[in-house]
Amino acid sequence: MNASAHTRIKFCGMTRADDIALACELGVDAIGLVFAQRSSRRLDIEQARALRDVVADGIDVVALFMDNEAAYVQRVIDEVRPTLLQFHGSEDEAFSEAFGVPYLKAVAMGGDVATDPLSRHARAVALLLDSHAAGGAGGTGHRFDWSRIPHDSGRAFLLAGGLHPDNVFEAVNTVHPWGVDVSSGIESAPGEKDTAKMRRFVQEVRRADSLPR
Ligand SMILES: O=C(O)c1ccccc1N[C@@H]1O[C@H](COP(=O)(O)O)[C@@H](O)[C@H]1O
Repeated sequence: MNASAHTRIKFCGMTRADDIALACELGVDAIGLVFAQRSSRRLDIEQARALRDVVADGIDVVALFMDNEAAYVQRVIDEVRPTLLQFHGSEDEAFSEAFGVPYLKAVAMGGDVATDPLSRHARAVALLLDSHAAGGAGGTGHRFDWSRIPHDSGRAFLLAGGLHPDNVFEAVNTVHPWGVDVSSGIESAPGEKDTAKMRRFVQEVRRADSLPR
């Protein structure tokens, strides 16, 4: 008999302490704090430090960047102490690895997709497949065509883009990702997470995990 799956869950774009406390209670694996310039969920370092202190031990704190300057990334590392970095822009492998902190790399699955989208950033902990086109930002609430995900790449990936409580069961059951990442699908307004949606999202992932594979 197969041991039941554990799909990792990352709640991204967290801006409120109460939302983070509930996410930890619900047993998510990672909390995302956004430092991308163009995001409505962007935090300054002081806000992020305060929120970081709410995250329970053992849950990853992910600092999300999108073409931020190296000096700024380093400041966030020093002051916020993320356990993972997430690069959502045009950061190359040399840039992403230079900080010595494990990282996730976003891959654009909207627009023209490279023939082998999962082949780069071999040392990333996982790739994050999101629905934006190359050069675009994430957190859009749109999903991409999951049939574009190459089979048998051997890479761990997080599925992102347009996930919400009503489609995440189907997503996990169809794609079998290493993890799922959600921002707008559990919100009532940008950055403001919705208690009921957070709860139901986790329940639906665990329901999919309980099915035989
Ligand atoms: O969340 C943002 O504001 C953001 C800004 C810039 C780059 C990435 C961003 N978020 C990431 O996008 C995915 C998908 O978001 P959604 O669930 O479709 O709203 C999200 O999980 C973040 O990792």
